[in-house]
Amino acid sequence: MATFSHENRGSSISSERIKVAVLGAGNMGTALAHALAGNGHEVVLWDFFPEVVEDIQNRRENRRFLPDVRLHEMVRATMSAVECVMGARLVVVSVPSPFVASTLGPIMLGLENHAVLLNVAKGFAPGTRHSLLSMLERLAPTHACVQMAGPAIANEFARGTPASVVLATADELVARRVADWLSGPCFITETTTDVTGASLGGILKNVYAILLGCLDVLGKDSRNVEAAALTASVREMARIAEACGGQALTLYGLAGMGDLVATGLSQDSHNRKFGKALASGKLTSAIEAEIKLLPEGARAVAAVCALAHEADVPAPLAGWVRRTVEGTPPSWEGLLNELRAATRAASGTPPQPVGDDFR
Ligand SMILES: NC(=O)C1=CN([C@@H]2O[C@H](COP(=O)(O)OP(=O)(O)OC[C@H]3O[C@@H](n4cnc5c(N)ncnc54)[C@H](O)[C@@H]3O)[C@@H](O)[C@H]2O)C=CC1
Ligand SMILES: O=C(CO)COP(=O)(O)O
Repeated sequence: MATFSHENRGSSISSERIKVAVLGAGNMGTALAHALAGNGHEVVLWDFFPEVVEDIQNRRENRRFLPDVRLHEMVRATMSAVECVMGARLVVVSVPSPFVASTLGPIMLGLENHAVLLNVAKGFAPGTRHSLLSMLERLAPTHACVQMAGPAIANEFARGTPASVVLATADELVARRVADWLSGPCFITETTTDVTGASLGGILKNVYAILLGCLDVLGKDSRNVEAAALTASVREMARIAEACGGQALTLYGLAGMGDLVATGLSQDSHNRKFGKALASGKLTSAIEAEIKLLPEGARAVAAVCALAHEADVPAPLAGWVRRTVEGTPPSWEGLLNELRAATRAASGTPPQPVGDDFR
């Protein structure tokens, strides 16, 4: 059984200065680049959209994905992904899950031999029920791959309030090295070897953040119901993760509960905003036409329900989110019914691991 370890590194900045490549100058990638440059690292950002790269280079700002933040002078942007990763000790993968494979494919030969890959995207490998980290490991078999989990709303830590994040990988020493590079004013770090639990925490919380967004619109401004929904969501998450071979403790920590609190309650969260739009009467297709890219939770919910079903874990709340995403109009009474079912399920026997459906 893997062990779970904590290490609170306060705000001391890593003494080692490295070159960091960040693939994806979206909201998260840009904020991370800014934070890592603040730690003294040389950071090169790549983005799919040339106008985003130009904006960063010419104005020191990313008006599309992280407006109103003047980027650190040690952040440079490039349109060449190969140039971005050249000489980098740490390569941060920060594009949404559908683009991870197409972004990494062309740069594999340009990676430094000892480069560590840090995935911050929180989704399944597209079309599968496997983690993005396992996909990264297949794409880059000779490189150490690490998953970041935990509550890290980009708009917040980009402005200097710290985020507590979890670095998950089987090799504790690698996790500690990455934690050291990240530790500073913007990040408080923990490490864990429970890669399954941490990866699933990041995927699952998005689904339940959609529910909390719906609740914000459907609810009667009730903290009692909100607390009950949050708690029932975390229990459902823990049971699913445990059935897939993760540790419940991980889900009750930063990677699960912590991230659900931040995502489910933050006005900045893509998933919560999506839930609010659904509960306001919009269909998924209409929201997608507006925002172009659905949040990770909308893409993951069907696979989450399938995982739970196969593991024989009751997941009434995830089921409700799935039906809502698929077009059933969400209602307060319907949500309360599933909350009752989830509360009953939480007093049942804990599930047994079912094998390697998720890894
Ligand atoms: N925004 C946040 O606070 C956090 C986000 N994350 C995760 O980070 C990942 C990225 O999220 P955000 O930065 O928020 O997304 P975003 O919506 O702000 O940015 C979208 C990104 O996708 C890229 N993109 C769009 N089309 C593309 C294509 N065809 N090929 C390659 N790249 C393309 C864009 O260039 C941009 O970098 C997601 O998996 C999310 O769950 C994780 C922690 C916090
Ligand atoms: O993962 C996040 C914070 O930890 C951000 O979630 P959203 O994709 O909902 O914005």
